[in-house]
Amino acid sequence: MYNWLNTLPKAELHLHLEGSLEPELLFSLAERNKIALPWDNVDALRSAYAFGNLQEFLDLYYRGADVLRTEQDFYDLTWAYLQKCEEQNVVHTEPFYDPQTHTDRGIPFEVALRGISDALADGRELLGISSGLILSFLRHLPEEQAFKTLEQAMPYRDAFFAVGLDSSEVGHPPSKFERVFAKARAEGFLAVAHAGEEGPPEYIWEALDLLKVSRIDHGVRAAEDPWLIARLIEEQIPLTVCPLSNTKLRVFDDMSQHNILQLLEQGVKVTVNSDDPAYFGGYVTENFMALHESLGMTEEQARRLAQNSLDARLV
Ligand SMILES: Nc1ncnc2[nH]cnc12
Ligand SMILES: [Zn+2]
Repeated sequence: MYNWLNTLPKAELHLHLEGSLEPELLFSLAERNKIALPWDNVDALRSAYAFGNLQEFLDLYYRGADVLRTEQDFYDLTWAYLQKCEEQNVVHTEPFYDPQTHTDRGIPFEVALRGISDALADGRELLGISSGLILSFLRHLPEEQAFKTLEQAMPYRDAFFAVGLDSSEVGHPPSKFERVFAKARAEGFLAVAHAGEEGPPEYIWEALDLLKVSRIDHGVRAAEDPWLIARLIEEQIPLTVCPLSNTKLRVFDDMSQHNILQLLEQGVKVTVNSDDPAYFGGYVTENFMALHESLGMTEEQARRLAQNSLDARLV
């Protein structure tokens, strides 16, 4: 089944480039940039990858991202991810990155963007992988700082097709970012947002009605609200679901409890994605494989999930 799933053509629509930083690359970038790490080796770092919730993961994710300093570092990170895409027949990808994670520690906006954009361009030319980049705002920071980030992006307008919203969800509802999303949409960006990962169904309503998103990232808590499920089906709004992430971050205690196949059978346009594969134990194929092993996902369901990912592309 693994090989069959691996060769199935698919798109990835929920992937944080900073979350694709494998421990081996993290250590080699730390050495290249002469940064001391609190872990003795790759195995010690990997054993720290046990999380009780989203925040515990985010604390380590931001710590790990600190080794990314130069344009070459961002190129290497993105290129390593694209090689995984090639291995797993991900023919199209729409990754996020968080500019504020880097500008807030003194890395100029264009350093990260150039490295990432050059790698994505090489991915198109050398690997035939089409892509579009999403600028994601950090929701634990004030809206004012998201405005500033959007302003920094404007000279590079064509490098992005959409804005997104990630980081600590609970206590930071989409409504906090209504004005900056309106500005981004007026500038021609599409919108997506993480909602209903740890946060309640109300955050999904807000993402749809206030941020006017084209897709919901995660969205698994929509299942608690039948009116919301009806709307997602009626409007065929895609959910970018990340099964291994959801179990690693305890959104579901066990993969056998995951609701993605129930949502699929109800008619919700769900897709399978890896979120932060270096931290959660697998890329897209491993996510599909987990659904087969724990939920009995059939080949026919896998084909529909893969087709949904191709249909839910925004570029
Ligand atoms: N799963 C996730 N949820 C929110 N913010 C994130 N940033 C990286 N991964 C994330
Ligand atoms: Zn995410």
